[in-house]
Amino acid sequence: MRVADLTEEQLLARIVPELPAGAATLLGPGDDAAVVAAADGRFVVTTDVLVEDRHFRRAWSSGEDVGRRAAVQNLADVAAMGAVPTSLVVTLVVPAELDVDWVVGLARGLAAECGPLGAGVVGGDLSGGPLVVVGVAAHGDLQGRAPVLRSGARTGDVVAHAGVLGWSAAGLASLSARAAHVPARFVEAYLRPRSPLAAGPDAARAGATAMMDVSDGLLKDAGRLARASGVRVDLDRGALAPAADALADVARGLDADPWAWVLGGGEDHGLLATFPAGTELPAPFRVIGRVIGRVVDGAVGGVVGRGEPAGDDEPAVTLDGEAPGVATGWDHFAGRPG
Ligand SMILES: Nc1ncnc2c1ncn2[C@@H]1O[C@H](COP(=O)(O)OP(=O)(O)O)[C@@H](O)[C@H]1O
Ligand SMILES: Cc1ncc(C[n+]2csc(CCOP(=O)(O)OP(=O)(O)O)c2C)c(N)n1
Ligand SMILES: [Mg+2]
Ligand SMILES: [Mg+2]
Ligand SMILES: [Mg+2]
Repeated sequence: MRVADLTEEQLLARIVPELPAGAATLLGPGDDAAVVAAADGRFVVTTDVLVEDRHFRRAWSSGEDVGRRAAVQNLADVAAMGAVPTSLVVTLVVPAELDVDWVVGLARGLAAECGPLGAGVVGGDLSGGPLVVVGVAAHGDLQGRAPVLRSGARTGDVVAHAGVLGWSAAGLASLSARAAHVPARFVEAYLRPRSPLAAGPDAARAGATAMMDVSDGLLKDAGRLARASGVRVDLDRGALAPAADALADVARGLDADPWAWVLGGGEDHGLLATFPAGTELPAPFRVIGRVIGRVVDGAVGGVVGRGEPAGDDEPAVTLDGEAPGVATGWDHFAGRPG
């Protein structure tokens, strides 16, 4: 069996049982970050990698762009736990012929994102290899709060999102199609995603019950949150329509469906969170749906308490009560050549 025969989740299910738990581990693999005990509290740690031609192309992205992206995708995972980033370490693999200025640009990109937050880039590793690979590990301070896990959503909660949806996918599609006249903000959103990082700790303070960043697509990631919480999520097409409308012109020019970008795009690194109904949401969160209980006789049942998890063949996420049918989101292995 090859990895291409599995989904990311299926591959992880083979890896994770082999790994040691560690005496200080409070939360291991499965969430946006792990939670580790320290003598005077606990911190979060997470890692994400960028691989040339998988996550970026050097023809499109400068070293600074890649540095910013490497920082932001990790900072978003820290924020999604409700934590504040403290330090990052960076593993860099570069081909021997790469311009030194590209590498310096990457360092400047990391600094540009981390510096203003007071997070240090405190070390790393260097190696040569056939492609540029940038691996970052980020640590975050929970400031004495409990981490906001993917698994805390409860029936009756509202589902909210902070950030943009589909912009990165629109930018990537535009670059891929060499489209002319694309609004710069979409291409920039792909090259240098902007995550509403401060909204993570704000959400934690406001009582968010679950949270994650959207890296692989709204439907896929909402499905992960729903399954982790043992509930279903129903998204509101009307609440998402402005996001699709914002992409309509670009989509028309590329003969694409803006809804596929909004629901399946990923890499915008917005924050998806659930809050008890009636919570005053911190900016810039907006309600995009609700957490529902099990489906009873085809109707959506508003069961009080913890909803019943979706079965493997049932949608954990619906759109206006119906199976979305489109936009499966990103998986590095299943259904992807090479
Ligand atoms: N090689 C690995 N070994 C152990 N845990 C892993 C590995 N790859 C991913 N994980 C864990 O699996 C979960 C899902 O990973 P991923 O989809 O990359 O998360 P995210 O989208 O938050 O970056 C995370 O909790 C992550 O820590
Ligand atoms: C050249 C190029 N092709 C395709 C994509 C699209 N893409 C690559 S990875 C990915 C999903 C997010 O990356 P991942 O490594 O899964 O991040 P994580 O979920 O671990 O945070 C997407 C949408 C891209 N960014 N660049
Ligand atoms: Mg990851
Ligand atoms: Mg991530
Ligand atoms: Mg992913």
